[in-house]
Amino acid sequence: MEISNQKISEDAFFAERKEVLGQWHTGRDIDFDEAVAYQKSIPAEKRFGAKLQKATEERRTLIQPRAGVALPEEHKKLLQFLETEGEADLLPTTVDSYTRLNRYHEAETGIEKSKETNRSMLNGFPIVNYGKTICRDVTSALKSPVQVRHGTPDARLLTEISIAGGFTSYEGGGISYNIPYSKSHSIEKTIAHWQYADRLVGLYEEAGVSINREPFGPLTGTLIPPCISNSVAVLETLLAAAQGVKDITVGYGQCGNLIQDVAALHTLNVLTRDYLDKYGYQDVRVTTVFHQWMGGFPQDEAKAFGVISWGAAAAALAKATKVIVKTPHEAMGVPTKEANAAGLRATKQVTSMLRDQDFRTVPAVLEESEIISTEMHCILGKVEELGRGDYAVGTVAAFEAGVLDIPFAPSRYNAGKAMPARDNVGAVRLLDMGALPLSKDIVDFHRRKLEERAAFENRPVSFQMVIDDVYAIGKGFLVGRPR
Ligand SMILES: CC[C@H]1O[C@@H](n2cnc3c(N)ncnc32)[C@H](O)[C@@H]1O
Repeated sequence: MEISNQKISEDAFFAERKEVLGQWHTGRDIDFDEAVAYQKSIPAEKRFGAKLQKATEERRTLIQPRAGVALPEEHKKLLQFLETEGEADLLPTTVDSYTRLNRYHEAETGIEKSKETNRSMLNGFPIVNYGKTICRDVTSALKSPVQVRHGTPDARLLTEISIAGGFTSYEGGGISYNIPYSKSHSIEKTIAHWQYADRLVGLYEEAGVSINREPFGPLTGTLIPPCISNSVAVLETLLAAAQGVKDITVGYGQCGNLIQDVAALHTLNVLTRDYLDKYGYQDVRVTTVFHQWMGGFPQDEAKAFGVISWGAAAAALAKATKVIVKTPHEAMGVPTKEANAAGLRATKQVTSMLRDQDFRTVPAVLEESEIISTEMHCILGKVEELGRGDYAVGTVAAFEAGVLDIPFAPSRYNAGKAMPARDNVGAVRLLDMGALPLSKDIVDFHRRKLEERAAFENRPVSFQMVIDDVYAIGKGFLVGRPR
């Protein structure tokens, strides 16, 4: 299939829309003009992008959980609990795994089983099966803005129903919701699907309704070097802006070394702005999201709070616009509302205490920022070259060449050659570059940092370091030291 980073024409979009809205019966009562009018009835204080902008002006880091259960009344009560008892500034609706794979028949079964057992038999809220009316009933019952969070390679219908259902922010992208989430969705296909989603957002923007878009920053959430996740975020931002998206939150998943985490989020913010301006998108607003540790968590709840608080501190010191909060039940599965609220309050305590501290200009952070910025320019420059200026074409070619390569991703379209490991202070470095187009200086820097660790641990630089690092946090450490 031919893809390009061109804005989809209205004719082509509305022709495709007929097929999209026919994918499930709830698509049939989606009417664009009616949905625009409904979105316009949502007051500013409930609009996601507006609250993010206000936070930027007030130099606050907002807190947001993930949350989603099968039945509407329970989901509504859960979200109300999280904004009152949890003091959440922003709310989610995490979508269930069946919906993410367009398996709506199985989501239907999950809804029926949840009604029979009065327990949530789905790991999220099945937006497509419920349709716009039930979604509006949920979103209108809350005080805070609500965002749809999921992991859907083909999210076209989900986007339609989410926006018509009163959600004012939408997470995901054609790379970040494919490579880390699926084995065999082609990149061309998911980029095209997400161009549809972003074109729909662009049409709402053109009709006077702003919808915030958030590429999924953490990717596989396992030792992802900042230059890789940041480059993907910039690419998804450029692809979204080309379709008319005007409000974007770029994200990064905590790696654990404070200097590197602050530098990574700051560099992401700066370079996203630079690349948007370079291509004439000065009117696109940029905010940032820091994801608390996305890897394995300790079972012990007190230790889990330690990990949560460390993520809250890094987010606050990086001056992130918002932080996505984990819960003390992370190691067990879907959290109770009480555990979810506790993670939020612990986070709020730390972000409030650290509100007046800014680590972005700490000399060591500036040095690390320089390195990440250089790495990102190497990668993004190669993507541009491979696509001969077209970032959609370049992205597909970059994955084929291993120029974009996401560690531990299940997708068969991902080279899986780039291999990370922590250096002696826990910063994520590259043990194996794969085909990442990094300069010799950068390659030597990574090698040097890993040799420092090898000398300290009196063992050679090896894949065993990667294995030890993957299991370290669950065992209470950052660097996976040899036993
Ligand atoms: C991106 C994956 C993460 O999303 C979180 N998550 C997924 N589903 C739910 C859910 N239904 N409620 C709360 N948190 C959830 C959980 O932290 C998981 O590790």
